[in-house]
Amino acid sequence: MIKTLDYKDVKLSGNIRVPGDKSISHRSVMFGALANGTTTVTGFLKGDDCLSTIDCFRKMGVTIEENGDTIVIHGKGFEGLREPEEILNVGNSGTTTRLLLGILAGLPFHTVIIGDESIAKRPMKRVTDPLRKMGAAIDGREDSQYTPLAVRGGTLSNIHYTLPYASAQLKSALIFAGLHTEGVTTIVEPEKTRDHTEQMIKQFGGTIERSGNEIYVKGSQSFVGQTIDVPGDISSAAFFLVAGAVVKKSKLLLHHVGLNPTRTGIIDVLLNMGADVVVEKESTQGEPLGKVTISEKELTATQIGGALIPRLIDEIPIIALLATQAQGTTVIKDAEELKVKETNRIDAVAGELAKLGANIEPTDDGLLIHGPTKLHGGQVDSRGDHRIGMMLAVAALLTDEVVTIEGVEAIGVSYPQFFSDLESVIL
Ligand SMILES: O=C(O)C1=C[C@@H](OP(=O)(O)O)[C@@H](O)[C@H](O)C1
Ligand SMILES: C=C(OP(=O)(O)O)C(=O)O
Repeated sequence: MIKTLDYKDVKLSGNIRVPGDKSISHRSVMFGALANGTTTVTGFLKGDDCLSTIDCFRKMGVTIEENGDTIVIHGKGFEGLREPEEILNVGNSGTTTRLLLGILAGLPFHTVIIGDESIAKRPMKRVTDPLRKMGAAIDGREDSQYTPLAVRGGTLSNIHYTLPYASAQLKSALIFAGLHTEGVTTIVEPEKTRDHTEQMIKQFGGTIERSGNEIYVKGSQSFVGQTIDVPGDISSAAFFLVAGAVVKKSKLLLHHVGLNPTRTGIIDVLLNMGADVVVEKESTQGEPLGKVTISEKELTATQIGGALIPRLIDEIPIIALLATQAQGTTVIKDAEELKVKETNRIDAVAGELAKLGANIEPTDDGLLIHGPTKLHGGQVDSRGDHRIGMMLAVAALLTDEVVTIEGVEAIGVSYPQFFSDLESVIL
């Protein structure tokens, strides 16, 4: 689907509550299904990816009711899941694929996982290798690197495993697998990644420990159904934070936004670039959340790499656009993982933004962005990637010329109401 954006002399003003966090929504279905009793989730993200997770668990016999953005999951414990008669289709969702693999590895039945064209190109051996070491039987193309993947779960043994990538999906898959074992599984992360799985284990009455970058998961735990309020997704809020920071005379307030410190790298980057951003935390029992206000201001370039990367990995496309409006050269490095997302995001960001006049160079592990540049109109493509699609829509706010975006349907993966929220704050 093609969308033509013809924004002229716009400024942004108003309040937005972005939809629920995608990572937390996926996990709420998973823990709700694995717990005993009823789990009620409010603020659930009804994006395509999380709907794929719901669909997979329904196919394994879990009853899940939907009422707007509230869902109710009737969990019956690990033993309540049964062999699906159909193939499990994860759609476009890497999180569903990898976390599901960890859950299925210890269940005594056979499943086949497929997804879309993008999923079929994303590396899965990083997960299937350690799961096979723990005892799962997994088969798939190129030695279980790619979907379709067939899993025959069974008894798993503990592992002490150092992750070769800073990946919360890989970490979470091994945490789920560790829950199926008898003893303690130790996972070492190279950098701290989002910890929603760990937070949710505790919320559901379980335990998990951490010392430095080592995580200890005790097996044979049982969970009890909960009430979960999903905060707004900071990865979705990021598009408005950047729009508010760069579109002249703008001011936006984002409320009920998740502020888990493993996710707030975008706020650090905005502050480092000199943006006018104010964060007000609210006291909550579950995941941290609050309000973020952003006002337009002149920005300077920054350096982004190392431990900051996992804290903003999904925001790099929109941060690259931000950098096109800042004075100087912004360097993004240590971000090779961008090459294995929904599309190769280093190529996609550099290629599509260049079509709109950005001065941007792809590197082996990131991007160099020289600013500030006045963007112009053009024909661009989301390349089937929701985050590239939304970044290009924000870019269209920065030019009075027409921007035509191909493949906008991809945005439904994480933010189905993106354009109506955007239009609600355009003056
Ligand atoms: O665990 C998660 O929910 C996610 C982890 C990240 O992926 P990696 O684990 O591959 O870095 C992120 O890019 C993805 O959007 C969601
Ligand atoms: C990379 C992403 O998601 P996933 O890995 O779940 O497909 C994303 O949402 O940007």
